Amino acid sequence: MAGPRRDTTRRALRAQHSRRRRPDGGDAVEQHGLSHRTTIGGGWPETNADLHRTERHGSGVGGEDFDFGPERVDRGMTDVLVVGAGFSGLAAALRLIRAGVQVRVLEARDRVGGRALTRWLDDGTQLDLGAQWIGPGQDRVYALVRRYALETFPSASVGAPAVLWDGARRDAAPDVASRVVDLLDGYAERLDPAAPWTAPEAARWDATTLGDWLAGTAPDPVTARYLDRLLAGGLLATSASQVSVLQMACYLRSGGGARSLLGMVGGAQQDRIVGGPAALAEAMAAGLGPGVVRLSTPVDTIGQDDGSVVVRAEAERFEAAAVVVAVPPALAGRIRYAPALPALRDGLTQRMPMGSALKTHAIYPAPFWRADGWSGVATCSDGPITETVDNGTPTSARGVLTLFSYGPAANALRGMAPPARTATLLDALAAIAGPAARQVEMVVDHDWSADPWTRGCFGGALTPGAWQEYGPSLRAPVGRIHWAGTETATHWTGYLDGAVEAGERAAAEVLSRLSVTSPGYR
Ligand SMILES: Cc1cc2nc3c(=O)[nH]c(=O)nc-3n(C[C@H](O)[C@H](O)[C@H](O)COP(=O)(O)OP(=O)(O)OC[C@H]3O[C@@H](n4cnc5c(N)ncnc54)[C@H](O)[C@@H]3O)c2cc1C
Repeated sequence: MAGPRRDTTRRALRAQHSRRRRPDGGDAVEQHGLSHRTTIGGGWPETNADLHRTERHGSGVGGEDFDFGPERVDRGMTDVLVVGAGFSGLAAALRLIRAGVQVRVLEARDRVGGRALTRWLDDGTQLDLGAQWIGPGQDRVYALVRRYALETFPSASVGAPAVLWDGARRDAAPDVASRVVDLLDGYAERLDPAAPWTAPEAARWDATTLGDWLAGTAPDPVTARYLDRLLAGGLLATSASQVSVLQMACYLRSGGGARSLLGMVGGAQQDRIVGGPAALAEAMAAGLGPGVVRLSTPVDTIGQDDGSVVVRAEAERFEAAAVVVAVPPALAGRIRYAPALPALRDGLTQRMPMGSALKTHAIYPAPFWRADGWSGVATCSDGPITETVDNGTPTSARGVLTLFSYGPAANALRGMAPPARTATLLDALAAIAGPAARQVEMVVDHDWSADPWTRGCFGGALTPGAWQEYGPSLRAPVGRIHWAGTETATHWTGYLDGAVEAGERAAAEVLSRLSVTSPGYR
């Protein structure tokens, strides 16, 4: 099975890349008026600061006060506005347009895809700087891949994984670590993913940090530290002191349990998309039709009255019957609302910070580690790197090791000048992969925490105690404002699939609203 599948993938990759190539050495996709530069011509930047220069950032929230007066929505114009052209906003818009609704998507960046961002090296090596994997159970994303005739390829997996446990390299973590994780999975199974605060133990679990729970449950400090980094780090990009047991259990529940979430083959890291998730986002945007997505339109104010919503983006003004806000709660809280949001909804946006991860690609002329029988997959109980993966693609001879750093480790790296950061990461990598790890060709990252339209990654997680008090406000519409974004999903929250679920759910809410206010609505 693997051989033919990889051949097909290779052909598809070649086709994609030749379609993208432009005579000026850069590569672009032109679709329905969307022009999104997807490759940097003339060599690669070494630092995220250089990479950032390829993106246009909007000017941030703010703008003049406004009144939205007595106007009513013009039925010949937009019916529904969507804020954000990430997977969630695009999925909402697709669903609404299929139902015959006039939609306009307002996107702050000069590209679609949000936390999905793909770049290519000069030889066509695909680097997914944001989201990259999909896996079994993520049926919505696989369906979109099929719908837009894209293809997937299996994540590189040649050889055996490694664990750096308290400084020593071994084949696997001790069995006891799995038993501790099984306990958490057991908690997760007792939760209703749509209302986790209703579980009998919810108050206790929400009042206990995962860090305290691990300290009292894991048999030794190394196991506690390892699981802190693997679970709070690898899944939520934070540390166990920052999230509750309930938040962790919710996340496990939504992704089908720890094995599903952490696994490669058979798990959430199984497959990648040819062209990256960014190619899928571009296809979805093209599927909306011309003129639907307005790029470089950062929404700063949303007002509503009994008849309509009025959305302002810098000097522009848009009016509709409803708005879907498809941005992470932490960013939704930076938009101004008139009238102001209810206290609990605003409180939620203050209690769902984005995680902090650094995803660094170390590029080599060849995947030297495969000859040693190492798969490139490692997890570490200590140090600046928590996880590594082989991120090579079937069509590229280059070797790519992708390094993940989370929470405090990511923040410490972020505070270093790029050369010191690279040296620190490569020293840590050499402890796993040997001295050849230092012979890197280039290092590429993108600091999502410094990116004004994301402000952290992988996503938002509620602080301890917040599920109990603020959880019910996560999805509840506020008048004509409906909330999407992966953080509001009940399944695969934090993932592309969750983003699609959330967008479709918000669209369904809006359709139900429109059929109530306009009975003859298609
Ligand atoms: C490094 C990294 C690795 C990841 N790995 C994976 C993975 O392997 N698999 C997986 O499934 N998921 C992964 N994720 C998570 C995945 O990317 C997200 O769950 C998903 O992309 C979220 O989609 P969304 O539409 O909800 O939000 P976003 O993608 O954040 O989209 C929100 C959009 O709203 C725009 N916006 C924000 N504020 C405004 C405003 N005021 N006005 C107008 N527009 C605005 C933003 O520019 C953005 O385009 C990863 C994320 C990161 C960052």
